[in-house]
Amino acid sequence: MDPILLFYATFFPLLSLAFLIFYKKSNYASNPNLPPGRMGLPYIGESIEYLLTGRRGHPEKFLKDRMAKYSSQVFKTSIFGEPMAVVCGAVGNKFLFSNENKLVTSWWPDSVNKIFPSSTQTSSKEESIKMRKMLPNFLKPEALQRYIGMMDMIAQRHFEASWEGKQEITVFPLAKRYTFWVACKVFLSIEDPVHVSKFADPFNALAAGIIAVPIDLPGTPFRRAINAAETIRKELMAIIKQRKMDLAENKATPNQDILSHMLLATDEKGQYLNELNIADRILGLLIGGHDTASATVTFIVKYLAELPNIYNEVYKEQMEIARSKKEGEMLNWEDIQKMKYSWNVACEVMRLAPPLQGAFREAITDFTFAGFSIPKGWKLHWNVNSTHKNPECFPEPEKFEPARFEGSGPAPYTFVPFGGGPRMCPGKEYARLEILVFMHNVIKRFNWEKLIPDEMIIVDPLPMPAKGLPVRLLPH
Ligand code: HEM
Repeated sequence: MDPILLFYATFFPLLSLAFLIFYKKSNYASNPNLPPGRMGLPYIGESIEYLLTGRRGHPEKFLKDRMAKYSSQVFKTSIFGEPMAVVCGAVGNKFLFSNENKLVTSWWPDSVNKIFPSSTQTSSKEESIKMRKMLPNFLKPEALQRYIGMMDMIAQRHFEASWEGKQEITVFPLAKRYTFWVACKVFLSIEDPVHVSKFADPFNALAAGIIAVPIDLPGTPFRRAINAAETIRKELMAIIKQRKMDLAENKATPNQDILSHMLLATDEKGQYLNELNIADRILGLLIGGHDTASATVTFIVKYLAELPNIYNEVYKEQMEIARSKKEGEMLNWEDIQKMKYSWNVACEVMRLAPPLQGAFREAITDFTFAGFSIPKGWKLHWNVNSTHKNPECFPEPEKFEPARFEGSGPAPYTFVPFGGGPRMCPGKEYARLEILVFMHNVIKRFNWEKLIPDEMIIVDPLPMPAKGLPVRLLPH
């Protein structure tokens, strides 16, 4: 054997083994009561298994295997280069959601932090906290009611432009176009489709780089995402400056969109919010709200194609609302309240195909959970599938059953597509409105059938049908 080859063949496995033993020892020696589990290879940990099971269409497999092997309450792993405790079940969800800023705080992988440098870097920390506290005010149901007609108007224009007159369409890219158009209108009063699609380009680069390998070199998806975020931030700052002038000259109105609302809002000391913070928050909302809601409406179309009985019930509910409207009258808050069955269907879709798999926290102090030690600095992960697909929380979990959401609905902390506690998704109500407006508009116009009967679902990082869900449209 070539001596150099021999050197590499023996040296590398030995070095890796030594590193692995040292790594494991140092972890266990300092704290023997860590949760059961496997830390995987140094640095890489179990990231590959975590990401690959999703690509193979089984995002819950990583979790299920380890819950069965180690513990149904908590297990340890290492993902994104960090030691991590994965807390499971309703008890785990409740524990993390109720200990925000007491035992844990929000944490995102490095790639996310680098693309979205927190507001602490662009403005003061206090400003950022102030904005986070005020965000729910801009997105609460009372504030959003006035935007339902706007969402309906955009939905109608979207269906006229992209669905009507076509025999076959691919749902996912169109769903993205719809949610982005709605966001541009409701947040920024941008409604011209040409402007909207120009603005959408950097968002596509951004989405492609968020969970990419964080290598910041020219030409990498990660670098492209950083540049895209910078481009969008600049454009948002220009929009904000122009809006301030328009408001001062009464060319814009205080209630016309969320941007005006934010610019005119004051804190308890009567101070206005910082412009950079507003730009960052709008960027966060555009990102947070865009792909999640489009994944949901795509899966609604998928399940309605597969389940004609459910389709018929949604159709009945929506047509009753449609028939009660005068010619040209837009949807309003009362109509949304009548869409109870449709929302149960949307919830069942989010239970089975949750847009986000969960989120992360960091331990801000040493503590114990389920009898195991979680050291300060460790990361924690809660994952929707530990309850959504658990027969103890949802009997026959694979069955599509909207009735689960009737009455008082699922047990607390079991249905968590939006998270829970103080960090629960602030866009939940906004998402509910745009999803229901979409359901109303699509079912009023069409029936449909899938063109690929067994299209695979991938999770990258959001779930989506591998080919984007092509369907044949069948007008009523
Ligand atoms: C079906 C649609 C959606 C789902 C399933 C969803 C789910 C989630 C989840 C699971 C989190 C993380 C919570 C945690 O850290 O524990 C989150 C955070 C967030 N979401 Fe949503 N979301 C959706 C739509 C939206 C929309 C439409 C917006 C904006 C209008 C939005 C804005 C945000 C923001 C800004 C955060 C970060 C909050 C923070 O860090 O405090 N989301 N969302």
